[in-house]
Amino acid sequence: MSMPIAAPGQLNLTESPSWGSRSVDCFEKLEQIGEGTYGQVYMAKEIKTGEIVALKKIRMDNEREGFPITAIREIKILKKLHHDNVIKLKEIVTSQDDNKYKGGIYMVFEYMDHDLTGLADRPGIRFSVPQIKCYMRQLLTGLHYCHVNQVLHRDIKGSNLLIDNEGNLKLADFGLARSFSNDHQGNLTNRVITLWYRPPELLLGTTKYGPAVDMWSVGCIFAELLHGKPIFPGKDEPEQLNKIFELCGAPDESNWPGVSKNPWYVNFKPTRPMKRRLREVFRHFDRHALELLERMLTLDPTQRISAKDALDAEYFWTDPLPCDPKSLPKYESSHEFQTKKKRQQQRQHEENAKRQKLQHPQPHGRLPPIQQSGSRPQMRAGPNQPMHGSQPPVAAGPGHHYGRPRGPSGGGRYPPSGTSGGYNHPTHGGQGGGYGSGPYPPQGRAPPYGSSGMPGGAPRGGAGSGYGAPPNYPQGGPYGGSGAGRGSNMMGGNRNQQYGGWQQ
Ligand SMILES: Nc1ncnc2c1ncn2[C@@H]1O[C@H](COP(=O)(O)OP(=O)(O)OP(=O)(O)O)[C@@H](O)[C@H]1O
Repeated sequence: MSMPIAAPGQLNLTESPSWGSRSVDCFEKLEQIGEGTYGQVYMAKEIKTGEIVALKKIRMDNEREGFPITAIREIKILKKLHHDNVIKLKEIVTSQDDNKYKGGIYMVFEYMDHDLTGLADRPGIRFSVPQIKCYMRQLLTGLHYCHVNQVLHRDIKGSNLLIDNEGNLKLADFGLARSFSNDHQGNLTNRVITLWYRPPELLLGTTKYGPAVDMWSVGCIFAELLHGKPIFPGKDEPEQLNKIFELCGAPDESNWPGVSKNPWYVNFKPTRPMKRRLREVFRHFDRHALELLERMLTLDPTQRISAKDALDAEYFWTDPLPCDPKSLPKYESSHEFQTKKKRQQQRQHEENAKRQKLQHPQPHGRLPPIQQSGSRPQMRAGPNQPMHGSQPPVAAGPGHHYGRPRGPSGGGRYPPSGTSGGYNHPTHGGQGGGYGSGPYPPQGRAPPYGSSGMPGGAPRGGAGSGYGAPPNYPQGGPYGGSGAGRGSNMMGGNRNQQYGGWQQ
């Protein structure tokens, strides 16, 4: 497989002279398809050519900080990546009328019909095994290309994997991505990657990491595709680690040499033995799938499989083989934002109907059975359950001014957590999830800059609280007070099901 590397100087050669100089008026906005932490995403039509594109508006709420650093990073990185499995940034356009001082800035992307979350969440969708293999192979190919080009994505999740009606899958949303160098592992922030997809080394506070962090997220997505729902739906970092340890076993010096050097290991070291149960829990998975999953969800990042090796795994070379993307069924466009909106409307409708029924009881006659929202048809291959939209609490970086709070609203979406435990937690031993007052951290995405990413660093901006530091934590310690993150989503998973199954 040829894996072109973008030469540093090559970038401007292909750049059209009009980059950044055209007005957004060259496009007609058709409908909103996404609500990113950094602004809305619209489906739009280029008036001159009729070409359909996606316009991502860069939020410029904060006048003090100027142009968002994450947008600068995303643009810079996307300009050097050119691959079939990486979203193509076509140009930047501006508008004058948004703000009389700064104007609006939009990124113009090739349009993709779906994101994986939105697609998986469609009623009636059921992915076949060759289809899952096909998506996984494209995901790994795109990621391998990023890693070869020394780019870490750092936010791999379903809603950032875009799929078109030709069956192509492309990595998108490089807002948290950054360059790394193999020989110099610098201090990077550990507050990246949406919580449910975040690897144990980041949760244990490391600031020296590499491509293996993305591979953990890929493992979570792979398992989710096969299992039918998210496998680690933690509601805060301690609970997230607990869920990981319950399935993957507790880390120690024998299975993860050097683990005890992780900054927060002492705080989260399990006090009871926890065996690896992955093989047992997912024993119904295909043998080769399970083998690959084992290697992706390896606790020790140095032993975790790379994207390149994963592509060579038996799983992709045994029957049924991955299908040709072009042979995949075409679906009506589905983005997580829209499916979520539809679900909300449906829920609202059901509630209204219920209320009306209570107000006007009908003593006689039997009503037809009410269509419950949970009775949607099966989706996905194998043992999958129907999946419903869900949102992991998010994370990433210290709070930031322009990350508009969003995401799950209010409490009660998660069942009470009684399963966490075994932590050597200063005050909350055995009660994972009991941090702070609110069930969620606020949902603003914060960029991985400033404060050098260290937990003790002063977070910029004010998205704090949510899981404030327990009394015994040193100020600025793990998960204290710097709640943050980016609101986002993933492939479905019914809240009511998420503790079912193997996580007894
Ligand atoms: N090129 C595109 N084509 C079609 N839809 C897109 C495209 N880019 C983004 N979207 C839709 O918009 C959503 C949000 O986009 P994106 O993830 O880039 O924004 P963000 O501000 O970084 O969001 P988040 O905080 O959720 O990660 C995506 O999940 C997807 O559904």
